[in-house]
Amino acid sequence: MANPENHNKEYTNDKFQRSALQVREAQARLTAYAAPLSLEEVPLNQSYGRFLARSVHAPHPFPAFDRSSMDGFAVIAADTVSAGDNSVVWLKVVDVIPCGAVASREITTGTVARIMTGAQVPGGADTVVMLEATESRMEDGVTYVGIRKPQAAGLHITPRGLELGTGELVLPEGTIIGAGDIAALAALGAANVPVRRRPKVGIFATGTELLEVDEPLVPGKIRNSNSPMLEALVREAGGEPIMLGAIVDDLELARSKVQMALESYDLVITTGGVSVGDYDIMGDLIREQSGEMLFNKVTMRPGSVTTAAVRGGTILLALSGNPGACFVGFQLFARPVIGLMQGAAQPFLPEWTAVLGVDYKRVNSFTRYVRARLEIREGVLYAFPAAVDESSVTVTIKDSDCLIVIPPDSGQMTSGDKVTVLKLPGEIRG
Ligand SMILES: Nc1nc2c(c(=O)[nH]1)N[C@H]1C(S)=C(S)[C@@H](COP(=O)(O)OP(=O)(O)OC[C@H]3O[C@@H](n4cnc5c(N)ncnc54)[C@H](O)[C@@H]3O)O[C@H]1N2
Ligand code: MOO
Ligand SMILES: [Mg+2]
Repeated sequence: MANPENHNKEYTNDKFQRSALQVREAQARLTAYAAPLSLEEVPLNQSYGRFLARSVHAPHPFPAFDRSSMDGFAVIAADTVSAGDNSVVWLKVVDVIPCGAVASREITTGTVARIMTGAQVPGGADTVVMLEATESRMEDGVTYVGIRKPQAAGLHITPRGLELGTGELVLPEGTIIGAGDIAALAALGAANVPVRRRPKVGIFATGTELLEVDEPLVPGKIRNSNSPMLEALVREAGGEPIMLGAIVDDLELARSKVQMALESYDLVITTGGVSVGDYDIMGDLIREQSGEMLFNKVTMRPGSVTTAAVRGGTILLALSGNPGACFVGFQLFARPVIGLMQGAAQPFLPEWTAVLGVDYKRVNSFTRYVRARLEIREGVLYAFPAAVDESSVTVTIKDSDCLIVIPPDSGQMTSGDKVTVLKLPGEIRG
């Protein structure tokens, strides 16, 4: 309910005095407090999406043995030199080597072994002839294989160590583990994988206007969409979100909630109440806090009011309530912190160069991070800004796969201009 007593009060200017930091400087202030968390081992099948805490080197050559890449016969190449259409070379089959077995004997001149794809090539043989390039006959219970062409040495054999030699670097520390990494780790016997603990991230929203997602709309109120968005973003960044709900704009309440959260979690993210409104309690709270204020204004749009403080070594990141600013603030500030806590080698969003797909008229004295959609046309990467990208707009966040970086005072940008884009996680939508 609106409070009529608030109509009569004097407005002071002190809470407007904020000195704005460049994005990189603000990031640097935050990342100084984002030390990697403790190391833990997880079973390989739970390592997807985690960050490798130690570099992995091959403990043995891979493949570990000379391997046949075809079903056929392991042969001594020199035995086939006289082969031709009219002079079939007949060689005696003395062994059969299925996958997973090893030869029972050496191959000597005049003999061959039947061998399957993936089996270890027997000693003595130096080439594999495909089954289709051979013929066979039986004589006195013995199989002979006929070859009509001379064979070069080394055919259809994948040599030991082709992919990796012993001690070779396979995955550097800080790699985010994907499916291909899991295949390599499995092949090398890494049943358990050293990773950094996932940061526990306490999230709460402030705003007397906020309803739960399942509540019906009532006049003047809105559903809290930032909290579920932040929950998903934290998860996407590899953190463990702890949802602390939404509180009304009450300084006391916010103070105790912040204190509890800072004592319990590795990082605390709030949304709302960081501007200069009468009920912007997070801004007030951080100003009065005993901890160190890292910044409370950044030369960016949206998200200029993004605020951060640190207390007892724990970061409190107070994001704007405006959904677009909350999203961008997370991507630029929370994401790298969550990444660094997990030891990520590349905690920042990747920077790509794209071609602006349409004119962009909005000029600003701050760097603008415009939500946009990427599209590849005839091998060229284009970025199309969302039609509506105001900080207060929610629904076009879903249509973006990058943020176009519009430098301050860059003037009007025209279609065809080269722009830097920050690639958001996930697929390109265009
Ligand atoms: N006099 C000034 N007014 C404003 C300034 C300024 O410099 N001077 N800055 C504007 C800018 S820029 C931004 S961004 C916003 C920042 O607002 P707050 O961070 O204080 O956020 P709120 O006031 O709490 O809410 C803003 C807006 O967002 C909606 N909201 C809040 N929480 C949620 C949520 N969890 N889910 C969905 N939507 C949410 C809220 O209802 C408001 O509409 O201030 C400008 N004003
Ligand atoms: O600083 Mo606000 O986030 O531009 O809309
Ligand atoms: Mg406000």
